[in-house]
Amino acid sequence: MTKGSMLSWVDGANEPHGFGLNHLPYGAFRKDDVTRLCVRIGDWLLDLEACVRHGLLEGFAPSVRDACSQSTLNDLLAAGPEAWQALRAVLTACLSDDGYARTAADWLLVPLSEVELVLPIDPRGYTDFYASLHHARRVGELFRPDNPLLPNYKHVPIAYNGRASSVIASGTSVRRPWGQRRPANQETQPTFEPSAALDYELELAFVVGQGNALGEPISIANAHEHLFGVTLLNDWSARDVQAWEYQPLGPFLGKSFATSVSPWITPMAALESFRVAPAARAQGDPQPLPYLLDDADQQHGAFDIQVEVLLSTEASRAAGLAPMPVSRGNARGLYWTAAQMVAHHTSNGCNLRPGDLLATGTISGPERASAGCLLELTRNGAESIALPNGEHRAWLQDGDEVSLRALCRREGFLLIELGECVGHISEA
Ligand SMILES: O=C(O)/C=C/C(=O)CC(=O)CC(=O)O
Ligand SMILES: [Ca+2]
Ligand SMILES: [Mg+2]
Repeated sequence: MTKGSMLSWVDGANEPHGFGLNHLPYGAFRKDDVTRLCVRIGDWLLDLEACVRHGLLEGFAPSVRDACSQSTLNDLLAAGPEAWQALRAVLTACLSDDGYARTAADWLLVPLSEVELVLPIDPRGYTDFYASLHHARRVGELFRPDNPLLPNYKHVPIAYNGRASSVIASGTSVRRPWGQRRPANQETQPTFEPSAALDYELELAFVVGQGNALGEPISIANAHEHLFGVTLLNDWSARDVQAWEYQPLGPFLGKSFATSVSPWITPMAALESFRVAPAARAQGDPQPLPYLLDDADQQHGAFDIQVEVLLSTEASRAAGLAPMPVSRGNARGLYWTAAQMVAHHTSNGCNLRPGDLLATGTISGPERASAGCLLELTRNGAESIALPNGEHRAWLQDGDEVSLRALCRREGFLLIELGECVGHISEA
């Protein structure tokens, strides 16, 4: 018997598509000019505001019912893990066979095909970590050949403060940014023009639930109480702009023009069966400092999530081709865990707030085929990659569409598919 194989009465919900009763990701949809929160099951949305109106959430505090009637998840995120657990239990019961919502299905369920999905959170902070050692090493070899892996890497979960205002929902097009650049090793004057080295970065982002008060760090043991869910994130990067601007203060305009996220947030509770031990530290690697070390985190602080990048181009779409696979990896190989990111981020007293995004950084594996960005795949544009339809790419061209996908698949457990994160490049 497959664990967690509870069935749902919702039409099509029990097919192995990754959006079954075991998943129930949160999102927000627009229909008839109104934005509402929902959870997804199969190709249907369970409207949370309608659940409140029809009395399905009567057992909850008015503040939780109110949070479910908002147009973003921020209030629900602030409500904390007990409220999330209780809500997930009630929504699961409503949707399971013999669930009492069945009689009210017409009022509660909306077909996915009839709505526009919008960003379900209003992120006020976006931090981007650098948790893949393989990514750090390969980018280091290209940007800093004398010193590829900086000596702090295995002690400090390195990150930069990203830009929250330009976080956009999957499907929103991304305009090629203009920027200042100067070719490497040339003492010429910089120019200001559209980026000629536009790239994607395959990442996961953890969504902060309840925050912490300024001055009060979150211990690594408590970190998971502050994480609500996970989503796919594309940290679009203009590599020419980045290479010229990033020293000494780090990425700025090379990355702040857009960051796409999936419209679906998978609750951490849905991923419990996919927790695994973090990638083993290599012999000789330093032990993290005590504030970054926790037994439970060392045993199952990482997530077995298969991730994939696909590309479609104007030509491939005209030929009727499906998006073409570019690379494939797994988040379980990251050097730093989500709990270590939370503990480190708040270790100086910095406050996290509901809806903040803590992104993993580019997820790259040891082989080049699992590199999560073109910078690595093409060695900074020096070698273009061949696409299955015969086209080549060193960097993204106008009309290209990048799709990030992620699957949790494990013998004996029901599949979970994270919501896709798509972005289409439009001209500068
Ligand atoms: O190594 C560098 O100088 C820059 C690296 C990045 O561009 C990556 C960054 O955004 C963090 C990450 O995605 O891992
Ligand atoms: Ca990044
Ligand atoms: Mg970005």
